[in-house]
Amino acid sequence: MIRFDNVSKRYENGHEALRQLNFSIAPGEMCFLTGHSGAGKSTLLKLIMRMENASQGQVFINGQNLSRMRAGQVPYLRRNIGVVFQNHQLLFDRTVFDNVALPLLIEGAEPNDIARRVRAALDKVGLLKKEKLNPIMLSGGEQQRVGIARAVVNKPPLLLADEPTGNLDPQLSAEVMHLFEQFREVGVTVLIATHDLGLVARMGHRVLTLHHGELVNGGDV
Ligand SMILES: Nc1ncnc2c1ncn2[C@@H]1O[C@H](COP(=O)(O)OP(=O)(O)OP(=O)(O)O)[C@@H](O)[C@H]1O
Repeated sequence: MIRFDNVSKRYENGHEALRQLNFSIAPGEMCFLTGHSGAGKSTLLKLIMRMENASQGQVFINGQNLSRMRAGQVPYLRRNIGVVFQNHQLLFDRTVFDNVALPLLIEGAEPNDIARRVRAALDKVGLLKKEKLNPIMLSGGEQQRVGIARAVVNKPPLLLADEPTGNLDPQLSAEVMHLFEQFREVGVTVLIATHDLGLVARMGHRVLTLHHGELVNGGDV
């Protein structure tokens, strides 16, 4: 599903954020991405979404070489990738339902289809009864679950998360991780960037570790 072939990323200011990464993540695999602050985790996720381009090497997503992808194809790539952020980036002037519906509206889905799929996603994260509320009325853990429902509402085969449990207490973090596990069980590929090494150790999945832009664990040997 994801393959990095000798990928380096140098930003315009000359900073080399990633150095010669080689790894692959199989379809349906769940992996963690760890490393100190500034190690390059967010940069790696940005390359997968083609928010940044590799300076060297090739990134393949679902067999597609991102460096050969035309700009017009990028929105189609992103439809296949659900993204969960630490600060969940919800819109506080809309209901929970409308927040989750957003990717489907952008896709131009039919209203009946939207209602059905939004409710299915909210059901999965246990928030069906809160669809009419404004997210500001929800707890931090519930807001994060709304963010997850929005990320999976169009059933992307790939789910990326950047510090999804950063603001949550250990119990809520475990619940959020359990949700990711459930997506993996139905075949979704999941890559989670996190500082929470305790949580990572408990989950028992493969861990990719970055250190100053180099992959020091979990990559190809
Ligand atoms: N647009 C940019 N231009 C120049 N340098 C950048 C840019 N974005 C990130 N960097 C630098 O690249 C390095 C890696 O940053 P990145 O955000 O990928 O790290 P991270 O592991 O996600 O860190 P954190 O855990 O703190 O979010 C850092 O030194 C950062 O300052």
